[in-house]
Amino acid sequence: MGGARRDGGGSVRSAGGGRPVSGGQVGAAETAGRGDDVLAARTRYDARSFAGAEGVLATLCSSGVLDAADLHITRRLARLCGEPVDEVAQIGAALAVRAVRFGSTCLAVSRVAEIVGPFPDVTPPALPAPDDLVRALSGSPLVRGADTGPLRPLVLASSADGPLLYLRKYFRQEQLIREALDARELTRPDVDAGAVAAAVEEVFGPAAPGSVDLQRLAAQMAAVSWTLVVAGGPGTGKTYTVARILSVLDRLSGGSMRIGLCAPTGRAAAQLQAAVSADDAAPPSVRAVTVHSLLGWRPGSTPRYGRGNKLPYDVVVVDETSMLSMTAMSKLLAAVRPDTRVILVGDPHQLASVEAGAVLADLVDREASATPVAVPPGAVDVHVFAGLDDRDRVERGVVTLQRGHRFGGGIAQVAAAINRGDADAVVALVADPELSEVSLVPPDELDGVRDDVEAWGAAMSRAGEQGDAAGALDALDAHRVLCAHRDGSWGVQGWSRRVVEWLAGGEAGTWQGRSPGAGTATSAIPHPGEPLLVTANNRQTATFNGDSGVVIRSGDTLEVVFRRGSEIRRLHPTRLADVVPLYAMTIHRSQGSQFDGVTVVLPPEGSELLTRELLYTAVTRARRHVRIVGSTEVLAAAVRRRVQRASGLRSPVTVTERDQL
Ligand SMILES: Nc1ncnc2c1ncn2[C@@H]1O[C@H](COP(=O)(O)OP(=O)(O)OP(=O)(O)O)[C@@H](O)[C@H]1O
Repeated sequence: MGGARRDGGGSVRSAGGGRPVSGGQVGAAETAGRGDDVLAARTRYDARSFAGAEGVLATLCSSGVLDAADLHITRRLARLCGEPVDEVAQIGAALAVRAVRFGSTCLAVSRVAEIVGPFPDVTPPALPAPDDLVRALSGSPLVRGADTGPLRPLVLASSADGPLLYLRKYFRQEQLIREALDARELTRPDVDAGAVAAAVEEVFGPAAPGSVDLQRLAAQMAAVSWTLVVAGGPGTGKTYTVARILSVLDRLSGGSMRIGLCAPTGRAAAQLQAAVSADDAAPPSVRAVTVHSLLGWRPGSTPRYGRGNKLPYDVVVVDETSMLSMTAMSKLLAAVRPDTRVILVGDPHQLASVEAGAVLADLVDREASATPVAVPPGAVDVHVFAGLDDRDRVERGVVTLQRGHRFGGGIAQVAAAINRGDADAVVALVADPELSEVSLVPPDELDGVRDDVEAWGAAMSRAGEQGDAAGALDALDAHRVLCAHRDGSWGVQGWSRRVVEWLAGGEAGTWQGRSPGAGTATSAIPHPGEPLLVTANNRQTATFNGDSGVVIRSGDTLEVVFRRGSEIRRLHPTRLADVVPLYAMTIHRSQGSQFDGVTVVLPPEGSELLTRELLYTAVTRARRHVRIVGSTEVLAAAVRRRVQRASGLRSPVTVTERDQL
């Protein structure tokens, strides 16, 4: 608790987290649902670790801007330098460590004031001005190196966003990504434009005159680009498009293409596998694995594939790229051959990786360092290409799918307003009686939510008792309560209790609600109709963290059933070690899932955790209907609060010659 832990990539993250702040270059996701007891323990721990901090550093520590890990690492770096490091440079270093802890890859020095903005205890001039920080850091042994040794743990770079301060490891990773992408943009695959047009026509059929088919355009661009980003919201057909892209590329290769298909998590990989297997357009026998498996990368070790041992694929597809950390992206790009096509798929507006980096969002917004090589005429539909608003972006290999194929127009309208940060529009839309798909419910008017929950429980109970696996799974996905927090009465804990009470008193009156305490493994015997959430990956049972299933009767025993694509899997409850009863779940955990109806529970007061990205992710989990429980003020504040992770990937950065890597 409260200390630092090293993840598989060796990055430094605080397990306890500091006080979460959002807006500017900070992120709040890491602190999801920590209880007061955890925070109290952290405070005690930090108080010991902060001993000896003086001046501004002490203020930043005691006010919660910095935590023990930030200070500890800064002191270590300063000690390793072997020369005295002045206080201002130490503050810069500590803020750079903190930036990584909150998901940024660097500290945007010109925006340091935003960090302390939400901390009332830190009054100006507690923090040095950006110019003073840059001056102190440039002359510091942390950046320029000490006379006694080669260690230079920090990198100070210039960018369009002003000076950026990096821990060297993250600068290296970012630089590797930048250089790899730049190099891949210098040429295009040597393909015959006529063959591309013919393969696209075979897969997509003849182009409808005058229509703008972005899925088709994505396939054309995949044929003529080494790197392609396929971005889009839920249900815009990203997976559908990937299956067709693979089919087009396979035709161009004469059927001999080697495909590496991967996703950041076990669950996302399993879902991708199911989706691709179910799509006749995709080449058969493609296997989706995690990015770690693809690279042969075990925790704490060096990946098997890398700079000196390239992956043996002609095309590598990464799904759910928004969840990919910068470390993983840098390892992946180091491992692909220059003549391997890389296709990155995902929704840049969703929550980013829990580790540092928001690589997909950065790549969508990235400015090219050079003019892109012209797209071969004849390979793309010229009238479509010419009429694009974002033609420059498409030329750089970023195609954003727009048309939703899954949910109703109302949800799409609200999601778009959330993405624009237009709080007034969101508030107006949820209050509009004409727009029935999304509504705002005051926290003391929960009758409608209760009706939904009771219908949900009753349908699961009925199907579970009857041993109807498909019916139970349909009922399970008919509704889901999603909370921003894990703990507290407005979190998963409190709402799980509330849901069990409702179920016990409603039509499902015989509900044998077991303790739904979040994070506690089930101890009692499950009952038919009980919804369960898997909390850890298990290769043997092919169940993954975030999967949900239902208990059903099967003769005189019980089974837990899960759905993966069109397949239903059945497991005896004793085979599932890491499951908890599922009555509500965090929005973070719901990523990658879809439900017919969703109830999104906002905390009663503005929570730093509640950001635009979190709200967007929650709302877009629903196919048909969303109820947001909370006040107008909290909703509007959430739309305005943005997690902007600082990074140097969006525009070119320059460093002193000595720092070129
Ligand atoms: N051009 C199309 N014509 C017909 N159906 C389509 C088309 N594009 C997508 N679909 C269908 O729309 C649904 C959603 O598509 P898909 O799953 O590919 O979206 P997605 O963007 O990958 O969604 P998510 O991000 O939620 O996984 C699927 O049933 C898919 O078959």
